[in-house]
Amino acid sequence: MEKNNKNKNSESAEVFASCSFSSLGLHPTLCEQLKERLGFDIPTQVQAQAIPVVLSGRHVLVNAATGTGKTVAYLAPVIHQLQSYDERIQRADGTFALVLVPTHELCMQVYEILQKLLHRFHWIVPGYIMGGENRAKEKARLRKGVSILVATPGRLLDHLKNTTSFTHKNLRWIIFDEADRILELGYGKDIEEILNSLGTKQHKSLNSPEVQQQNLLLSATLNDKVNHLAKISLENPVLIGIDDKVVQNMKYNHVKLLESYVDNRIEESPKMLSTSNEEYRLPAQLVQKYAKVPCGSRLVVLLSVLKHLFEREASQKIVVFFSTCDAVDFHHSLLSEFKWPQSKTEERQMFLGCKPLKLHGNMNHEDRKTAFQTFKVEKSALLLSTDVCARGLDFPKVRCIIQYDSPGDATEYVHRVGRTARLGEKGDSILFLQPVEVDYLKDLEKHGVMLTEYPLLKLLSSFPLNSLRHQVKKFVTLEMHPWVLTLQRALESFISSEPKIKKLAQDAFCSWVRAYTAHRGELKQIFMVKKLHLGHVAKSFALKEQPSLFNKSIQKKIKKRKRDDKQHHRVKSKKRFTSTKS
Ligand SMILES: Nc1ncnc2c1ncn2[C@@H]1O[C@H](COP(=O)(O)OP(=O)(O)OP(=O)(O)O)[C@@H](O)[C@H]1O
Repeated sequence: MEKNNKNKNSESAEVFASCSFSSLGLHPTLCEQLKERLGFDIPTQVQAQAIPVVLSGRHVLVNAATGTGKTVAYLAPVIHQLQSYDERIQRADGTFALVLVPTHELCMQVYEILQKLLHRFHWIVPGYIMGGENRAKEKARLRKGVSILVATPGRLLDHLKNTTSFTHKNLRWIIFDEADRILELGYGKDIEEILNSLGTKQHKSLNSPEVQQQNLLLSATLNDKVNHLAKISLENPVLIGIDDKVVQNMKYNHVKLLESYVDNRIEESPKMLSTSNEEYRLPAQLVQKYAKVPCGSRLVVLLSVLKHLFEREASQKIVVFFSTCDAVDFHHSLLSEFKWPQSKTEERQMFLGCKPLKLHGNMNHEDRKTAFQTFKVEKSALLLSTDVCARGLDFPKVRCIIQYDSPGDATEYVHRVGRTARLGEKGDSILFLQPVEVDYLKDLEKHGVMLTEYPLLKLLSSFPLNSLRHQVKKFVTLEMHPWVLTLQRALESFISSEPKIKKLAQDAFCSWVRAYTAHRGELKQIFMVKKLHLGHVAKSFALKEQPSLFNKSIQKKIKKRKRDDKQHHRVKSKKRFTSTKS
């Protein structure tokens, strides 16, 4: 117990600073709002570092672990400055601060925090614009005037081009939250257009003519995707969140480059941030595991892990990440309807004691909003999602993250697991890998991310097997475990009796294969299409037979990937042969 308290105290010490919000220079009313509306007594480390720098007017690049309080690190100083103008700002003055975010959900989240912080500063008006919302209503809001505007890039550009009443002549701050993700989603061109159209740098503020425009860029993972954006948007920035240890560790190129960057020599550095060896910062208390699962048993193991977690602790929140929207739809329907046990004598119940929620980009805007809000407030819930919820979303008390389908790269891994273990709280993560994919762990290690193996056999043997118990000793592999065989059979017979879910399974199968072929760069050598057994993949969607990949483009892609894999293999063997000879 004492040890637990000690651990908790040391985790809090790492997250929180030993100062107050008012000592950072924030207005007393704002400090009261932070406490009353958000329950924040003292600043986190990143807030303590960033707030004074943002108040000083410098451009800032913030790199801090997920869940360390970056949102308030930029919102609080901006609100402080706006409320301090001698002459109160008015709606007709238009937009002073612009927060750019990659997704709808993050847009809503930042807006909600803004609303709370602005409660006693009624003359500073918050607003948001994003894809999926009613354009006409947004136009009306912009016409009336929004002081701090949260926006997704596509919709912002749309209004910049088409809403003449959108006033931004007083714009003083541009903030890129989850900067690298904005670029990954392909908004690079939009951002350049936005920056051009807003006319950066030569800014004259309404109340204090000498004030320069100030831009802020934030993410838990900075890599070369941010390079260009930083170059075009930041001037002589202060860098926050690169610790001394990393700075001294000169073996990583990007640190040198970052230093030159801080020294305002951006133009001289051809490549400011390297991609391959960034060491990412993860919450220290996060327990990270991987589960090595043969392809055909993936579904059974996923369901078993979820059942185990919810039975161990009925009231908890879990997020499972999938690679495609179709996979989310299929697993959501399955988990909403699959009952257990299959025997006719026992009373059947839902397999999981918890109703699943789903969230992905193909859902309509309203359903997305509802799922997001519900998962936020529920005490016990399971969320099935694509990477749409990997970035920035702050769901309270998420206990475990399961990456059922591997993330694209280490950056995405870091953000996905970052939905748990926030602000010093406990959190677990489990990454599913097939035996042929375990080299992915080496890729994560390169970024300082270390995982240990999840004890799967122990877990599977903990389920009641009744008459089959005597067989447990005989099995040799996970696939032959009686629990796995029984549950797989039950799932397959359930799917074959439910045509609608079967169709979802078939669609999910095709999309999954397509997503597997889409791994890029070095990851292609880990997630090798030629090693996929499509019959086993079908089993992982509880399908007795492999659906035909009638989509020609998938077949073409698979063939091409197989050819590439072979060629790569040939080149490698040739190199090995030559180096053995020499
Ligand atoms: N000073 C504080 N005191 C208490 N709680 C705080 C404080 N600052 C932030 N929080 C809480 O910490 C959680 C994480 O904050 P936030 O979402 O801003 O983190 P983040 O660093 O932006 O994470 P991500 O990188 O995942 O986007 C939120 O629940 C927020 O309410």
